[in-house]
Amino acid sequence: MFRIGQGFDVHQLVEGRPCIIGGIDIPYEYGLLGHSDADVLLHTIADACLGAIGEGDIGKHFPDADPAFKDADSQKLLQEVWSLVEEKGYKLGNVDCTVIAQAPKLAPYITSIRENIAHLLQCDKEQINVKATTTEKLGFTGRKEGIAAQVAVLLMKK
Ligand SMILES: Nc1ccn([C@@H]2O[C@H](COP(=O)(O)O)[C@@H](O)[C@H]2O)c(=O)n1
Ligand SMILES: C[C@@]1(CO)OP(=O)(O)OP(=O)(O)OC[C@H]1O
Repeated sequence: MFRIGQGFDVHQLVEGRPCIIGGIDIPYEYGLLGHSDADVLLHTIADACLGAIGEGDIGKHFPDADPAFKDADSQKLLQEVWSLVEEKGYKLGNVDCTVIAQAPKLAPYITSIRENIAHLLQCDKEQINVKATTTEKLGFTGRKEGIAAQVAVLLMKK
């Protein structure tokens, strides 16, 4: 049996925060704001996985009012979500990600991000695809006020 999931998340860009995307600390003058480390891409992958197994969303599992998740490493959160997927008897088909950012330029980091996601989901990197796009300077992403991500995931019964 196949299960499909999709995710969408946004985090604001501010001064004085790291810009962590897909678990990789990207050099940039602004960083992502959140209760956790605000890794917009890993949050979106987690949401897509939770959607695929009918387990709600990341906020249900890791509430943003819980001090336990202050500055949390989203890599650990995604690994917990992935354990839940496996406990429910599913394995990964593929994950397709789009990061929507006017800046920073992500192309130099895409391979590292892809490999890191494959490590976190314990799969081959061929099962992971990561894309980046600007919005041609339009909207909040185009004004560099924030970064968004969209993810689709396909799971299969083991
Ligand atoms: N933050 C970004 C955004 C885009 N890229 C790369 O540039 C290509 C062209 O982007 P457009 O928005 O003009 O279509 C895109 O396909 C990515 O390869 C990037 O590296 N980082
Ligand atoms: C993982 C959490 C934990 O606070 O991270 P946040 O940085 O608050 O990010 P958001 O994507 O707004 O919601 C998910 C939260 O559950």
